[in-house]
Amino acid sequence: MALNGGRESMGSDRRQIILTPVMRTATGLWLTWTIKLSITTFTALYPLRGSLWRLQRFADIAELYSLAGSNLDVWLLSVAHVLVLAALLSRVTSPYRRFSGLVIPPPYSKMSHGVYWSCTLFELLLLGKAVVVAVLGEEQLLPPHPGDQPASRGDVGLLCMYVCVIVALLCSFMEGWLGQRIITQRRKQHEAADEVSGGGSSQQPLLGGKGKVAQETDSATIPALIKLSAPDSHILFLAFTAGAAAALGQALIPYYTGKIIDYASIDPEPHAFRITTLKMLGMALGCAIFTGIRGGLFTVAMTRLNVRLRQQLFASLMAQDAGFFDTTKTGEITSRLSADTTTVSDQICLNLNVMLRSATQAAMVLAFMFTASWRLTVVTFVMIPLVIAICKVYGAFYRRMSKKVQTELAEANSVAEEALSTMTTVKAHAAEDSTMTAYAFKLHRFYLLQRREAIAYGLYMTTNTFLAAAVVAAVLFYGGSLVLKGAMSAGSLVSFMLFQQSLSSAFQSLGDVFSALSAAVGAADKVIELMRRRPAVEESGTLVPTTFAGKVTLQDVSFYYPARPTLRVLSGMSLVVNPGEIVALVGPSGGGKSSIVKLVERFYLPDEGRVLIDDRPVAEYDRKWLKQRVALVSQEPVLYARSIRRNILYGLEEEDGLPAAELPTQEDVEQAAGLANAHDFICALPEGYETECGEKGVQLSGGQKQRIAIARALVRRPAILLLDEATSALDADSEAVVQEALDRTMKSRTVLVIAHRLSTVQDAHRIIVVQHGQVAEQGSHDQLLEAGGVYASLVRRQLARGPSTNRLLPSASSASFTGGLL
Ligand SMILES: Nc1ncnc2c1ncn2[C@@H]1O[C@H](COP(=O)(O)OP(=O)(O)OP(=O)(O)O)[C@@H](O)[C@H]1O
Repeated sequence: MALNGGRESMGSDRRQIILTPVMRTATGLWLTWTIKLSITTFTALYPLRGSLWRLQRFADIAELYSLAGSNLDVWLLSVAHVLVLAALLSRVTSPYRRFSGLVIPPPYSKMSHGVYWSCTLFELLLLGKAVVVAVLGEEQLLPPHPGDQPASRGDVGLLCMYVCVIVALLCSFMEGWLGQRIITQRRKQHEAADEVSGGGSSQQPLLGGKGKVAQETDSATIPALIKLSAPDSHILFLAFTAGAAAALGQALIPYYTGKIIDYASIDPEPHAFRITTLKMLGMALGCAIFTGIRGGLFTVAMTRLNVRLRQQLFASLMAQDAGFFDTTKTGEITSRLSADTTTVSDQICLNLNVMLRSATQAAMVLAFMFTASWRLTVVTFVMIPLVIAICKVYGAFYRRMSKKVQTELAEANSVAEEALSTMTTVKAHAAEDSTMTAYAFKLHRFYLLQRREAIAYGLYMTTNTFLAAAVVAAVLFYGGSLVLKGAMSAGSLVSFMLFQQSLSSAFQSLGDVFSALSAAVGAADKVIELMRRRPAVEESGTLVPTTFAGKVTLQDVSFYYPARPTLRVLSGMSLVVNPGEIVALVGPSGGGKSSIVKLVERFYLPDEGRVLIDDRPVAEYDRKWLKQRVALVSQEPVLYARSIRRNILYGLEEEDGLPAAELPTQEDVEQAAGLANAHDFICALPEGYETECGEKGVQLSGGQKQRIAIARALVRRPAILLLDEATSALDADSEAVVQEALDRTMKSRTVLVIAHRLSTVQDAHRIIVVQHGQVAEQGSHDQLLEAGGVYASLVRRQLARGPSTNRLLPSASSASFTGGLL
């Protein structure tokens, strides 16, 4: 019963997740589609408005369609509308119906896809017709009946039709975009729903708790970028204003040029000539000043956005869980942080700058063009839908490619970084050649992708350039005929051509901006996705108790690492470490000892069971507060390139947000170093506590590093100390010194110690043997030897290995066991 209820609620949750945003987009899609249909219908019927009353008999309709030539468009439009109707029906019956189900089909069936493209084609033809009619100035729809006036739409009618067709086309593009958005949304939400429910056929129901990554759709990138730029809106506003002013000036300069030529030659007026020249000079100066202001402000905005992007991305990375870093390569992350953030901020600001300039220039020039000859302007626009369509297709392709290129580059970077950061290992294994081959292979893949991108760019440029020339030829042809008919002066045609050139250069740079912006948005997709990733281990709670005893409890804990979801590392593990108790975790390698420590540290969340500290779940504690009371010393201490003092104080400095009263003093640092057997060697160094440790602490020995790490743990005065093989990487002498420090520090705290060398833990209050993710046995050293189980065989094996472990010889009470061992 309960199971069924659970399933139902999971199903409805899943449906909820799939439906909500998709339905919103689908409503937009339908609205757009309805507007388009109404407008297209109106546009198709408009030419027939004076003739429809005549279509009273079937024969009249037949007569209307029987006229080839001039009524071809009516034919085409009729077919288009039948198809539109079919599309309407197919859409009513398929996608909407299926939005409500869990099965996610593609948004359009094959048939409705065909219908969609046919309609778009006919809409383009309709546009062509509108332009031809605009050029000819009149239209003959039906053979004139005796006494009929020839049907003509007139200028207003033509303009109305032209506007309608443009709106219909915009609706088409909008529709295509929304359709694509639905596909993306549904795919991503379906994936998210799968993660929430543990995935359809998943064998690991426990993974559900880890699927908390917020998947953002690509379409969320632009709003996210706008939001990120919002704090700079005042700078951007000023830059835009300066840019608009500069563009206005630039558009006026050709106007003044024409005037000056008029005043100097065709219609000489010396005074007006001088004044206009001065005006033009003033305009040029103003234009230059505004251009400078615009450029400077955009650069400032660009840098501010870059800094903000990096900070927010870094903050998001800092908040990620350990599982994220297990599965993501460092090179990839640093590539996002450096190359991608720079691409995003630089490209976006730079291209916004160019886009603003070109768009303003285009708008101004268009206004002049319409004033000069609106018919010629309409002809110029014949090809615009085609150019837009090419841009759209190319933009989508380019964006996909640029995302792949970024990924490939990040992978190449991570190969290089992995090798460079482990150079000694590479050299020790003479693996230079294979490393270079791996790097070359990644670079080759990057090159292949770039080559494809270059070919696409070449094709795009060819088409774009040809279209620009074709528009010029069409205008010259039509303008020339107008001049031949005496309907336009040669001078007006020349000035119109100059405007057109200016317009085409504006459109050209808009096209370039478009592709560059596509690349930037491709890079931004990844940055934003990373910035919005919600860690599986969420921020901590707020519990700050006044007393803290230091009890550690694991209750029936089962755990899988996110990077290896098929391997159960801990299964039903339960243990209690009482306050002040020293408990050693021992056992065969891979048994799960370090994983227990990682769960107590809350690097990961258990899939089942609970991890408690002082009988409260770890998640309830304030993270910073807890990290001052639970300290970890691991096998390989990590020191940073800063002074020894600052390394000991790591995480306890003013910048870490601690109240001044809680900041450790120099005395605390020295006391902790003393306890850790580090004070003497630190004082012997020329600069004492201010000695630099070097990158990753390279300037210190392994034993020294480990003692500083112990001091770092002790300066927190932790109630719980976690020691994960703290001495295993050291030589015998260092080990002895560090072990002595550890023995001293273990007193009066709860200690969970993992050790391979059993001699170091035989005095522990309790020894727990962990095997296959479970407690195999527990007790004191002597008790476990007596029991003769896993621990006894581990001891036997270590004794067999050498004399350094003969401290392990059992006490008098286990004399019989000694015989067995020797
Ligand atoms: N970050 C990780 N991602 C995936 N699997 C991991 C990760 N860390 C450890 N494991 C796997 O989990 C299992 C338990 O590892 P754990 O480090 O807890 O064992 P251990 O008992 O501490 O071993 P050792 O004594 O060798 O340190 C091993 O099989 C290991 O391969």
